[in-house]
Amino acid sequence: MQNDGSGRILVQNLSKTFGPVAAVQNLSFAVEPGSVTGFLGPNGAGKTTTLRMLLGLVTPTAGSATISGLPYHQLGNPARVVGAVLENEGFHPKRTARNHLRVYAAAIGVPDQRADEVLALVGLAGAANRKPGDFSLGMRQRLALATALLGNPQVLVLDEPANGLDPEGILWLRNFLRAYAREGRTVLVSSHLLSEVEQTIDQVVIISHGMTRYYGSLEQLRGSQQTRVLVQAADPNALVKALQEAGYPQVEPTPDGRVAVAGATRQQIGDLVAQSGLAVYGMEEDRADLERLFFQLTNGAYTGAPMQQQQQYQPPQPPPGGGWGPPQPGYGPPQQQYQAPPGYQQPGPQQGWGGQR
Ligand SMILES: Nc1ncnc2c1ncn2[C@@H]1O[C@H](COP(=O)(O)OP(=O)(O)OP(=O)(O)O)[C@@H](O)[C@H]1O
Repeated sequence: MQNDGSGRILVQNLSKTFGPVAAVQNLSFAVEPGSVTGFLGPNGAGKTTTLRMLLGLVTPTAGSATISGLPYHQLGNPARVVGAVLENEGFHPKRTARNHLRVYAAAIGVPDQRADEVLALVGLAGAANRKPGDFSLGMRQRLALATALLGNPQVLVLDEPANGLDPEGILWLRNFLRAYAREGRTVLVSSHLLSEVEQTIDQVVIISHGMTRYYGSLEQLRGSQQTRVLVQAADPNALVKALQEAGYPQVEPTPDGRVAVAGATRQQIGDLVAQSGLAVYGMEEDRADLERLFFQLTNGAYTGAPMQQQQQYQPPQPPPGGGWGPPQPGYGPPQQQYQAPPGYQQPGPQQGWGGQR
């Protein structure tokens, strides 16, 4: 096998069990060069384990993860191909930022001056002689990123990079990653908060319980949202009946006493109401936001949504047979949204999925 130079990340049927815990279950996705891909899932979904397998730090139980066609350990000088920032990176407390970077530069065979270049790239030029022990969390994140950039890698893999960054830092990171991808490089960023990376990413892989829930473009996910009309009626039951009889099957009462109608415009509902002589006090469009879709896709395991939203929204039940696949039809993206990368066969539940944790 040879490094194909593509910078493409390919994860195929990847699984990892730790004793009784199925941390990652038959995961498959591809990350293409020139794009920023978000790797999203609630805490404990298996993101870090997947990234650690990609980076050769954990041995898969089954399946493979490759970069430019090769497993990490066969990349030759991997730091020149892939730069990574994983959670809880430690720094030598007594070394300055510049010296920390010089040690790493020497280890991967790049000249000393690269240390100052990457410090400038991440906005830490002014802190070159300070020790990371005195840095804020955000500055340590930047220094970790600078370390990952030393080898001028074609691929960047970042685990929860926005943790500890203030809004200005998040904006800076967003611009940095987008510019990096625009140069034709590959960027994979994990997060448990969709809102944190929503404006940074083009593609998204959403996982829950170690399994893929959605894999595709964020644009498609956004476009698949179905707008509902919430109607406040004097007699909600009569309105539900009238709408169903008129051929609108996606009608349901909401917990706050209104009627939610999908697949009909306000005008259509207004005309029907006028014809059937029902009293209606108001109508409002309710566009499902990405956070809610994310919550739905992760089967309610998502912990980042505001409590109020979690209480109001009832996620659908996992599909029969273990929860594989794209979301249920209805208030979410369509079934065909899930696209397997070329060269991988979509598994079925009969192929022995591990149990849910
Ligand atoms: N070395 C390990 N030994 C045993 N269990 C592990 C180990 N590493 C991870 N796990 C378990 O595997 C599951 C997935 O963990 P992982 O850290 O990959 O999730 P995550 O999506 O990255 O979550 P977080 O954002 O909270 O780190 C969890 O149940 C975790 O407890």
